[in-house]
Amino acid sequence: MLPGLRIGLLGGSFDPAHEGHVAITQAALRRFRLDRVWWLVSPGNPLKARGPAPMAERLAHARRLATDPRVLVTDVEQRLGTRMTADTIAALRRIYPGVRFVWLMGSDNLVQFHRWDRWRQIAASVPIGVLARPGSRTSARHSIAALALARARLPQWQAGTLALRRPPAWVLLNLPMSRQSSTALRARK
Ligand SMILES: Nc1ncnc2c1ncn2[C@@H]1O[C@H](COP(=O)(O)OP(=O)(O)OP(=O)(O)O)[C@@H](O)[C@H]1O
Ligand SMILES: O=C(O)c1ccc[n+]([C@@H]2O[C@H](COP(=O)([O-])O)[C@@H](O)[C@H]2O)c1
Repeated sequence: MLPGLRIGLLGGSFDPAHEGHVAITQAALRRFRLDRVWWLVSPGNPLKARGPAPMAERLAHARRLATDPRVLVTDVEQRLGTRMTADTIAALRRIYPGVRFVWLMGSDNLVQFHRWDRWRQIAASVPIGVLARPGSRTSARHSIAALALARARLPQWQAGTLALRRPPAWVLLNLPMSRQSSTALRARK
């Protein structure tokens, strides 16, 4: 049923999920011409010292926000026992051969992408869609990973072909930016 589908993977702590996640998901579906987006609710970001709220709580809240039927909120990383994105992507590609996965992330994550475990392997295994986020759009463009992968960058007008590209391939997408963040929401509690 899934082969040939274009599926965006939005990994995150979702602690909690917010309208920024919804906005970038809608932009990714439309501009990258994706069929689905899976929100991969992470057991815990390997680079964050602070442990997140319980998985059940984060899943339930994310599901209340993700009302588009094309969006699936999943704890698949917990089920697979993977924590590093490189391992999650490798496992999903093994389980779903033929699916065209695209890794999605905000531009703040591109700034530190070179610190991720096996980041070059990630970039070599799936196309990457980067969504502009306030405060990091410019630094992302000049980040270590962006410079290292400069030749693989596609112009925005080719965003609709991203899922069909042989990796490495990536696009930095401009969109009406959202200031929402989980950090700000936690601070308001
Ligand atoms: N407002 C936003 N604009 C663009 N990208 C976003 C936005 N909010 C989250 N993202 C992206 O969504 C993914 C998951 O984000 P995450 O769940 O960590 O939320 P967050 O708001 O960044 O959390 P925190 O403030 O705790 O770091 C990341 O790739 C992040 O860059
Ligand atoms: O694999 C890594 O080394 C790695 C390092 C930092 C972040 N990630 C992933 O990036 C996604 C975004 O993380 P976060 O906490 O910013 O929402 C989430 O899926 C994390 O597991 C992955």
